[in-house]
Amino acid sequence: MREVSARPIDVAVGILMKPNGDVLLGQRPEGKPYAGYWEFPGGKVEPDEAILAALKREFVEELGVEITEAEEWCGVEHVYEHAHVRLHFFIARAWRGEPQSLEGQAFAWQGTVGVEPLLPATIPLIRWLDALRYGPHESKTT
Ligand SMILES: Nc1nc2c([nH]c(=O)n2[C@H]2C[C@H](O)[C@@H](COP(=O)(O)OP(=O)(O)OP(=O)(O)O)O2)c(=O)[nH]1
Repeated sequence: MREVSARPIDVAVGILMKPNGDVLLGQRPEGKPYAGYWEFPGGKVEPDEAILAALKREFVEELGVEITEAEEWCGVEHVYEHAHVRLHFFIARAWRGEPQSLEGQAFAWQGTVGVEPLLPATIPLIRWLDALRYGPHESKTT
């Protein structure tokens, strides 16, 4: 197996959530690892950049959206064949602007998430997100 860095790369990820609970997902563009897979928008934190600042920057660059309120929700670490990542997920309930596909990516507002395939590290989040949005009818495991 090829060695990837032992030190994880920080990634800021945002879940835009409408008052009805719908969340925004995007499809990874051609040329990136896991092209065609669905993810929550975001990207790598640059050196000396705060995670929240990276989140806001990525949303402006990718979607033309200015996040005005975001709370850190959870962290997930995952080792891919291309990288070892530490994902910082934020829930954003307030923003300015309508999402636009500035990098040519597809995106979709989803209630129950039905787009596939999802990035492997994001799959477990969907159940936690459903418990958050629709109540703890299904038990939340950690
Ligand atoms: N944005 C995002 N990235 C995720 C999620 N789940 C997950 O495993 N990742 C991983 C995939 C990538 O290895 C990493 C994000 O890096 P990226 O390559 O998309 O970031 P970037 O836009 O800054 O990339 P770059 O082209 O500028 O290098 O995090 C997710 O839900 N959203």
